[in-house]
Amino acid sequence: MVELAPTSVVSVPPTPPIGPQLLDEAKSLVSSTIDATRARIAARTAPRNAARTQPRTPRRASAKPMRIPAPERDLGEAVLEIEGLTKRFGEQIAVDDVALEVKQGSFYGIVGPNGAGKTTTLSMITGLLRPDSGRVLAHGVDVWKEPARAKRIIGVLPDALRLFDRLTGAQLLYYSGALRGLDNETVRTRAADLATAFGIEDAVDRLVADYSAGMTKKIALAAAMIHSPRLLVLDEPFESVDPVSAANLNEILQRYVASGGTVVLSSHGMDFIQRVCDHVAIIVNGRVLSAGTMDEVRGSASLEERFVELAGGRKAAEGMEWLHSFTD
Ligand SMILES: Nc1ncnc2c1ncn2[C@@H]1O[C@H](COP(=O)(O)OP(=O)(O)OP(=O)(O)O)[C@@H](O)[C@H]1O
Repeated sequence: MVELAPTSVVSVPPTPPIGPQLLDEAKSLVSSTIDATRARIAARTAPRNAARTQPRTPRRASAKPMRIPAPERDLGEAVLEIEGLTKRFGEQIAVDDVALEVKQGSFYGIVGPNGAGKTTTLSMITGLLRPDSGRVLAHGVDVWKEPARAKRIIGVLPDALRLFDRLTGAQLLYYSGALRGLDNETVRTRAADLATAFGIEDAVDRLVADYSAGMTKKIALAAAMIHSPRLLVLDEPFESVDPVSAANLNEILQRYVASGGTVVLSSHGMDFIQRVCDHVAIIVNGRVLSAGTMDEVRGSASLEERFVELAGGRKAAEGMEWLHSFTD
């Protein structure tokens, strides 16, 4: 876990950028946002509820992750260029000269063992943690030289979910949209769309502090997407999310990349990454040991086998006989 630097996105920084005036404005407008959200949800769910009284027709299995194969898509120019990225914490080199290139339309997975440097890398890519050296360009914009421009391009789901959790879900979405300069009507429309897409429409007027871990992840993802960024950088987006919601989220992300967006995400779910991502990088001890298309990286093995091989193999569970002695 890294210590995240202040940000003006959705994390709670040491000096929160939210001012009393903006908060008051958000609160005064949020009731109309919620009303509008409810009205849209009611309008959408009415036909669906009516349909539930009809005999069910077979539908596509929603829990099966889908992937639109990369070669069938038009992968564009490099939208994320990382050069020589390095970060030390005292003697510890967390990220060691990492270089990666991510092309537009990619669904790019970053995997690595615990402590490999994934979160540190993603935090430096998104302007949350200042690198010791190296450069990050997002759509040609230097993230550390032009942070305001870069943050319009990037949507971020940070690992440490430090949200304004004393806001309701609707308030948080409103705040995230307003912070990105969206007008009221656009925020209302998008908040309603996102709440429906993530299946949290019934929770938008509850405090985020009262959400479950999975719901918190969903509202944070919605907040990361509300300004329709060109690039989404998501640290473990599927963690704590139930399988059906994960399949829905995957579908949202697959459609997003199919229409020209780019996703970079980290995860420990090898099987899931292999099925949903078209590109992958394996990071071990802060270094990229393999990167490329999924097929290039895994070769004839599974991604998990390749990962275990590069990460140093499994440790034999020896010397733990005491655990089987049941001392009570
Ligand atoms: N703020 C910090 N201070 C000191 N060391 C840190 C800090 N943040 C991260 N580290 C160290 O940097 C290394 C990389 O950590 P990082 O959180 O990036 O790994 P990770 O790959 O995301 O791990 P995980 O899969 O467990 O989330 C680890 O050794 C970690 O202990």
